[in-house]
Amino acid sequence: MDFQSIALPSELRYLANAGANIESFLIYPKQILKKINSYLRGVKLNNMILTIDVGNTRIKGAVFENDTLIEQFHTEPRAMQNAIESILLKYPNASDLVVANVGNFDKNDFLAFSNRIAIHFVSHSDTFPFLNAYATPNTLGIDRMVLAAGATLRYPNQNRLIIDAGTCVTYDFISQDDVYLGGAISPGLRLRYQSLHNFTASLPLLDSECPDYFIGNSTANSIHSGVVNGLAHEIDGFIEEYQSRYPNFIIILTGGDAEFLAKRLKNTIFANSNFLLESLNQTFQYKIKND
Ligand SMILES: Nc1ncnc2c1ncn2[C@@H]1O[C@H](COP(=O)(O)OP(=O)(O)O)[C@@H](O)[C@H]1O
Ligand SMILES: CC(C)(COP(=O)(O)O)[C@@H](O)C(=O)NCCC(=O)O
Ligand SMILES: [K+]
Repeated sequence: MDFQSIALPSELRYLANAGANIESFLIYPKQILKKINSYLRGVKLNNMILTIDVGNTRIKGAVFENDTLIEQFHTEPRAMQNAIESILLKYPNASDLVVANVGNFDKNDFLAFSNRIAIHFVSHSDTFPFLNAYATPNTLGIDRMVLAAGATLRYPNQNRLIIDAGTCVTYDFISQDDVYLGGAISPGLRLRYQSLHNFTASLPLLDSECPDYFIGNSTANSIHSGVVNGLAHEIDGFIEEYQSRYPNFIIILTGGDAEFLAKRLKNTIFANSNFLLESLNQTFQYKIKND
């Protein structure tokens, strides 16, 4: 049998063009099977992908049809299984569930769905599109790796800074030659409010509020100014510091507090709260094409 005589998907046609025949199967069986396997997995990707980001505060999820986000949700940890259950009922064709977990979740809570959908936990040993220069790569947060992968794939050939304002604020820098350099971790907005309350005798726990003043003239206003203006100054200062080292880079601002903070920053930065979920989808597609 000759490859020329059967209908080949375009991805495999190069084998036929290269004159591949049954002998090549015998000589290069592993390479060819790997190619077929990756093609079939690529076909499967046309189905729906469910992505889940387990942060330290909230669980966020989204359904993608190829590159298009068609539905998103968030849930408290204790309601997670119900949320997945209803998404699977709504999208029974979803083929893969991709999880990035930096929270306290047990894998078994996801594996309970493994008879309905293929489950993938993003891990340090996955294939990522950047070179990791972090001195402790095995302790680098999976969420930061996924953000870095998404930024590398979406914004090629440029320096990128990702600021994720979640439970913690993380700063991640990937150079234009696709080397992940690291960044910084600081307390997030809510964590700052909570710390002031938890570690003092008399400061109240306040809900976040955007101050239109700098000088706080009451306890509450002093806290709002310290937390919100303080975090905005931190972010502005970090951006300036990166600017003094790298002339050009793009900034991606994401996380639960991204929109709240964007209007307080000196630079005009558009918040994309879905960047981690979008990056999870892209990272998964990248992994299955490159494994
Ligand atoms: N319903 C909510 N519950 C908790 N935090 C919320 C909520 N809505 C917005 N936030 C803000 O989102 C931040 C957490 O962001 P998120 O990206 O979800 O964190 P993580 O990824 O670490 O779980 C908190 O600092 C808080 O100010
Ligand atoms: C820094 C983080 C706690 C941020 O978590 P998040 O705010 O997204 O819930 C997480 O990325 C993490 O656990 N990192 C491990 C340490 C490191 O990245 O070096
Ligand atoms: K974060």
